[in-house]
Amino acid sequence: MTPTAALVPQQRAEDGPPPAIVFHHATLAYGSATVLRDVHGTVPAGQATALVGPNGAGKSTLIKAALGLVTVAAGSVTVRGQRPAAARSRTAYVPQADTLDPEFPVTVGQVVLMGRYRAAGWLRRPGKRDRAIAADALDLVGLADRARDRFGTLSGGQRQRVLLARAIAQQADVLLLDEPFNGVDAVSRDALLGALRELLAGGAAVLVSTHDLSVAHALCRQVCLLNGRQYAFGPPERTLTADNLRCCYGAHVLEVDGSTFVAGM
Ligand SMILES: Nc1ncnc2c1ncn2[C@@H]1O[C@H](COP(=O)(O)OP(=O)(O)OP(=O)(O)O)[C@@H](O)[C@H]1O
Repeated sequence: MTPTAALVPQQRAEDGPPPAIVFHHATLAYGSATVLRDVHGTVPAGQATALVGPNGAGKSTLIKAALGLVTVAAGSVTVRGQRPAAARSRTAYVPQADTLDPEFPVTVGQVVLMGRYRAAGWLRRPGKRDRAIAADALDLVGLADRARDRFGTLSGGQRQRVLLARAIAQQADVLLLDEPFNGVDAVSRDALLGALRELLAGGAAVLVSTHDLSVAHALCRQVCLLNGRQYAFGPPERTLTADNLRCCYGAHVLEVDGSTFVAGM
């Protein structure tokens, strides 16, 4: 066995395309403080994986690990077979919309065009092709008609769609989304789901944190259930069981008419 093969879970030919992200018994820390232990699983190309867990569980930390922004204290994290920091040109990150100042004087179109800066080169003005790619991305999230509006005049859900469009404009093949469905209205939720499904059909790998179990069921082939450590990693029907959720969330799990809900989420 080669040293590299020893680092990653082995893939069988019938498992489909090689994984975009591999967490191999990864333990993550901020300085000397370990916050997440022993995450083990893969995010394949063309599939979405949900990160589910209570507040402070380590969902954002795992996303940051895939960006190479957190110390991997044990095990490994690889993106497209590389260290995450080396794979950043293949990776697009979608933060929560409320992390951006809505008062910042920038139009919707300008925000999406920022997704082209890395490809165009930071010192070059984006060209016609960059503008066309950004326009297509905005169209994919259903906001083509808002390009000239100021970003801050949009609703929270619309701003979240704009940030997804910015990531789409990067043409990355790995998308990392931090709670994009939080506080989002039904129209924007459907628009986000629709755009993500198109990206998945095009072969993108998606890692998305969410408190909304229905999103995990609707979009994701896999769920990583976590709270300081991994509780389960696999298909939603096997991971989001009442027993697993009760273990992971403690007492906050309700069962109503055969459906499982996490109270307060
Ligand atoms: N920069 C940091 N330095 C030290 N500890 C941190 C840092 N960022 C997060 N933590 C800690 O790491 C743990 C996991 O936090 P993280 O933000 O990853 O959780 P989360 O599941 O995304 O939570 P939420 O759902 O509330 O966003 C928490 O205990 C948090 O306090």
